[in-house]
Amino acid sequence: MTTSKSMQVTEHKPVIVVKLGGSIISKLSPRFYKSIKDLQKHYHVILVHGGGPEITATLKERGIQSTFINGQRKTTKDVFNIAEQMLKGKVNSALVHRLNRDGVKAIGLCGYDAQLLEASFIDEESLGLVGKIEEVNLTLLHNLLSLNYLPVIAPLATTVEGERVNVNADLAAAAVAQALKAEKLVFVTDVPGILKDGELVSRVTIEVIQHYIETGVIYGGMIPKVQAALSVLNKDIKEVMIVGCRDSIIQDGEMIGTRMTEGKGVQAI
Ligand SMILES: Nc1ncnc2c1ncn2[C@@H]1O[C@H](COP(=O)(O)OP(=O)(O)O)[C@@H](O)[C@H]1O
Ligand SMILES: CC(=O)N[C@@H](CCC(=O)OP(=O)(O)O)C(=O)O
Repeated sequence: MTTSKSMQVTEHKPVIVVKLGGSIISKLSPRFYKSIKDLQKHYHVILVHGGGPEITATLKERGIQSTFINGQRKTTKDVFNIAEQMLKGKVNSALVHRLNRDGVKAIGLCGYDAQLLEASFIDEESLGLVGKIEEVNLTLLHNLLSLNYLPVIAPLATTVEGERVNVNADLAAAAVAQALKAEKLVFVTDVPGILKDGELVSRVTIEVIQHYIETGVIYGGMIPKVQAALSVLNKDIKEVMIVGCRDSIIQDGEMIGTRMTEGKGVQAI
């Protein structure tokens, strides 16, 4: 279970954690960034980003093999070096630069800055340098949020022994949201939400998600997203959303996509 180094509560605004998928980052419009700035009027906003496609493309260019096991990239030392270059060096700094251009006080971090994210190995033998977040440095995040900074977090972490590890960005976002007791966790990706028979499922409960995984409706990159949702929904977070917006994250006053909530019932609503 994720623990936290400080339980200090941030000032009045609730927290929203927005995870930007590597599949969508290059397609986001100026209006999207503007909407993140608007979101800051009502929420303390934290961005956690991926960069899977950038990592895969660079590994391919360099002729380095890359495989996934249950949605997690098997990470050798060579793979880690590319993941770090892409996540921290390229994607994180581009996002921070883009947000700062719009007047957002974005600050780029990865899990080893000020011991932000501490992880344990998931299974070193089969996955290599891949971690699961165990602890989040809340003091740092609370301090940044209280100064109106917007933390932009790359999903890299260190183990207690000081080893650097690669972390699935969906699961990193969920761990940060859970530790901060965020009001909302939102995954921005390249599909409008969870699709079933080509149609958007606008609302699902935990039971329905499990049924969708078992029956193969949900597969591939959608699996870590819904697993991340499942890992937080029974705790303090009441709602997780998957949205596919490239423009404003809020459309007509709300987020459009799949809303995942606790609760029972086999039918998607
Ligand atoms: N039921 C589903 N509905 C929508 N997308 C799904 C579903 N099952 C699997 N997917 C896949 O999940 C992908 C999103 O995950 P991923 O590619 O990892 O995105 P990101 O980079 O945003 O994390 C979609 O593009 C789609 O191919
Ligand atoms: C361990 C693991 O799988 N790490 C991911 C980190 C990036 C990521 O999750 O990016 P997306 O959100 O774009 O998929 C990877 O190496 O691809």
